[in-house]
Amino acid sequence: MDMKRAIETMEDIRLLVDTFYGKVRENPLIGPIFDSVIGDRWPVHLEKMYRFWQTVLFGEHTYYGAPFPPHAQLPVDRQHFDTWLGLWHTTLDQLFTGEKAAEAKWRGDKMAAMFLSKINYYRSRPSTPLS
Ligand code: HEM
Repeated sequence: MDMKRAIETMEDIRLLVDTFYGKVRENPLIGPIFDSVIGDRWPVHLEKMYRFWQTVLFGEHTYYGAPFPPHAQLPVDRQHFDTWLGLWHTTLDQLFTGEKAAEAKWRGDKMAAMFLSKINYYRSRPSTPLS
């Protein structure tokens, strides 16, 4: 039986986020980077990410933050973002179908490209203040 369904409820968002970060933490390339920054604050990070994706996918504005700054100084480059995106797409394909699932992939792609270009920009100009 096909268990895939549309992303419709907060329960779906929590399943998506929990499954994704489960894969992230097991990944040898990016797992240790997340763990070294987040340490024992995983429950807080996951709660924040539920609100982030609720805001993006459902237009319910429960996330009030600045997504980029925590990434500015991370030791990451294209291969880390490619790994992140691979796990994001795999998780979505494993669990969900439909328009919101497609939108989640598209938003992940766009945010990863934007983060990578900002990281590279600041690396090339180390004295430029963050904005
Ligand atoms: C290799 C790629 C990535 C790494 C290693 C990474 C790592 C992290 C870490 C360690 C934090 C937590 C910072 C903290 O709480 O102290 C964080 C927060 C966050 N990440 Fe990422 N991330 C990556 C890619 C992405 C992408 C592509 C997105 C967008 C879809 C994203 C969205 C966010 C958001 C929204 C937060 C919360 C920011 C806030 O504090 O308000 N991340 N990330």
